[in-house]
Amino acid sequence: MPDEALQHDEREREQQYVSMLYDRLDSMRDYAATRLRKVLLEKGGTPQARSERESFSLMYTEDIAKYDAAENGLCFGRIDLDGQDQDTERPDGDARRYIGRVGILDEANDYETLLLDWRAPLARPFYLATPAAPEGVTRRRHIRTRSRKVTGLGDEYLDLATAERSGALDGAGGVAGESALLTALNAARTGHMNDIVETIQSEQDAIIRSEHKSVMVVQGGPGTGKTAVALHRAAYLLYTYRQQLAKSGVLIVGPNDTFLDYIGQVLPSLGETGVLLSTIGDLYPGVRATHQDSLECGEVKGSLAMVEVLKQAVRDRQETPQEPIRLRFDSYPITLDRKVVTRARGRARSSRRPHNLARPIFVSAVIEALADQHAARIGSNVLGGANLLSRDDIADIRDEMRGDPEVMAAIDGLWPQLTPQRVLADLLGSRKRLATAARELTAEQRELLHRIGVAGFSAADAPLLDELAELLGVDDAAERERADREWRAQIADAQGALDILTGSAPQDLEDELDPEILMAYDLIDAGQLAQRQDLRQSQTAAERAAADRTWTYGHVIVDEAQELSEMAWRMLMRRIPNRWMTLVGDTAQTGDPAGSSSWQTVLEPYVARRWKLTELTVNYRTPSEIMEVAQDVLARIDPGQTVPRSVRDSGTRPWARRVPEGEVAEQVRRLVAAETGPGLVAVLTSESGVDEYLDLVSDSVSVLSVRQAKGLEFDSVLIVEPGRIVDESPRGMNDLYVALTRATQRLGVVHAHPLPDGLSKLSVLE
Ligand SMILES: Nc1ncnc2c1ncn2[C@@H]1O[C@H](COP(=O)(O)OP(=O)(O)OP(=O)(O)O)[C@@H](O)[C@H]1O
Repeated sequence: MPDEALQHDEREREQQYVSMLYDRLDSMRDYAATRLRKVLLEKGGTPQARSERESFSLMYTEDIAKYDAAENGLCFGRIDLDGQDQDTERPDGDARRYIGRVGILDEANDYETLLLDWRAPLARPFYLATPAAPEGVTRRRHIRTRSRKVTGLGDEYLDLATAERSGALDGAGGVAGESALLTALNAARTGHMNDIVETIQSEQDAIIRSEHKSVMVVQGGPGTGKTAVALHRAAYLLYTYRQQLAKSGVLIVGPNDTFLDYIGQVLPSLGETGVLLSTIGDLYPGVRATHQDSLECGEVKGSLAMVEVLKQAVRDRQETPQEPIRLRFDSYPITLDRKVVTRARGRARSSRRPHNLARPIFVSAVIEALADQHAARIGSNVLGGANLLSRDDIADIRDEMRGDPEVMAAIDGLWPQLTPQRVLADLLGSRKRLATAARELTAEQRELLHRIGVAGFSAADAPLLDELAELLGVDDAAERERADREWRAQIADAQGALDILTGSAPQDLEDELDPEILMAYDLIDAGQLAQRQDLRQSQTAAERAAADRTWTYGHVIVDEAQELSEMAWRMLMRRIPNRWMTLVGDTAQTGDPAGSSSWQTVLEPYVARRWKLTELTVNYRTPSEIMEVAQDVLARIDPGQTVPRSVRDSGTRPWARRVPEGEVAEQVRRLVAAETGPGLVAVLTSESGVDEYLDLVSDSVSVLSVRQAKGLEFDSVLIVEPGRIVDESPRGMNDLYVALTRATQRLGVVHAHPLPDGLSKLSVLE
């Protein structure tokens, strides 16, 4: 049979299998939808029944989302195995496994696997097998589909005998796999990141499935798939450690909202909902970053020196009066003087509790001193000099003083109950407070911190608020009392349910006591039952975590981790005491002056040297012609580093065009208008240049500063006045490096001012 006919038959066979998988997917979706409808229609019942319904409805909703997300490219691969490692033995003697976006089992046939979830251990050879280490795989097949139709097959033979048998010895090996990758890489960009489950490469797979249980740093140049790997690792971990992570959740931190939006679609398509995506600026619950600091101000706020500044700012709120405070209590004068307050403050401070939690100690000590003062006075006035007041009398006086608004207002003024927001706003808004709290900073740094007429907070403030929350402590007595009350009510409900259960048992069973019911009663006491209900809340772990500052996650992933300041690291580490983290980044791309250029320096205080470095070395985004230019810029950032190897060439040289000063804007407009192909265009400028081009923004054109473009990619990139980008920041060369490496196809530079160093390899256009 001619080759084409063979191909056609083979494709037909795969089509039948793929259609069967889609039928199963439809049934799974229908089943979940029917169950969900039923659950939603049910009403009333015990609190336990309600809570069970909520968790079922969440489960079915998640299932439906997972099946919907698997619709495109449900099954994308197949591996054929040699005789020793047979999994799905076929009548024709082959053993094969199909790989896809979700797992599908054959319920009618002993739960045999019809489709393997890409994260399952048995799917791993699909990503790892090479001719040198075939792992039992004889053939790897990429199955391309569109709208449930098989549109193409790509075979890679990993052993000679199978290749020969299939009549494919003409160099097909290796090429098909690569072509699946190249097809993915050459596709026009859509503005949202796609998953890479079909073409994960082996160095990436090793990171995604790494069993390392402490901090793992993934260092890699631009376009090496760090973000992709981080997201797939989140999906893999949630799949493999579902029990553990579904409760605690996974936190993914990204550099800005545009970026989170860009990657936000990838996770649902990987089928995961237990993940919270956040920027550092939004990690402090209840506060969103609405204000942007200058780079210099952000640098001061991000530095470790702020720990002492904030400690001092809180101490400064624990005041002693300059002059004695004269009050009246029960129509007698009492005096709150420096000595009383200093002693009370000493007692409260030596408790080493956070400010708000030490406050009751301060209050008690002051009240004690004032009550003694008052007792002595009424003792001498009313009782003729003899101190005849009993302990109970003095206790009564203390209680009354605690209820006296004048006394309590005076105490509040000296040791107020404080929120982080208030302390920070007061500190940043007052030169006087800054002068005392930030003595260790220079006058220039203090001036950078000082703000006038600014409401709201910046991204760099979030770690400061978090630090303050630690220093202040939350006086949650009222909240605890409320939770206690709820807990008791839940126990009462649960007890009621158990009473009905045991009360009905003897009647139902007449004289015969069912040992199972007795066991249920023995094993589940009301407390445990209530606790179980408590866990079945309708919110996902991610939703609950987002609202809770003290939440500790099961795993934390940080993208563009090089950008985090020292203060941001402190905030993040509080959320992950087990230190199971994946940090991806590139120290050559650090743009924030508060960011870091050394992983060891960042991690030393938290895990000493107990962290693992892994590297990604292949660039899947940027063509080699652009990376040649970027190499020269990288050499100026760090002469010891080389750019990652590009997986493809574009055939087009990046260029620069110099125009007179007044013509830059017009030139940019003309070039953007000339971009007619599919895909995305980005105009990248200095921070101050963005406004000039905002009118160009459309579905396919973005206008961004380099900071905003971090982590993103576009088919075509136009950099405007790179000299300005470099001059604008102390890490300007890093910013230029980031800007150069955003394009998947074409790069051009328009400028009136001289080009910065390192761009001599650009072709000069007249
Ligand atoms: N194995 C792969 N198969 C297909 N596409 C891939 C693969 N690995 C990476 N890519 C693609 O390469 C591009 C760059 O990946 P990604 O954004 O994750 O890189 P990065 O290392 O985070 O880059 P940067 O540091 O510049 O932000 C993306 O379009 C991604 O989908």
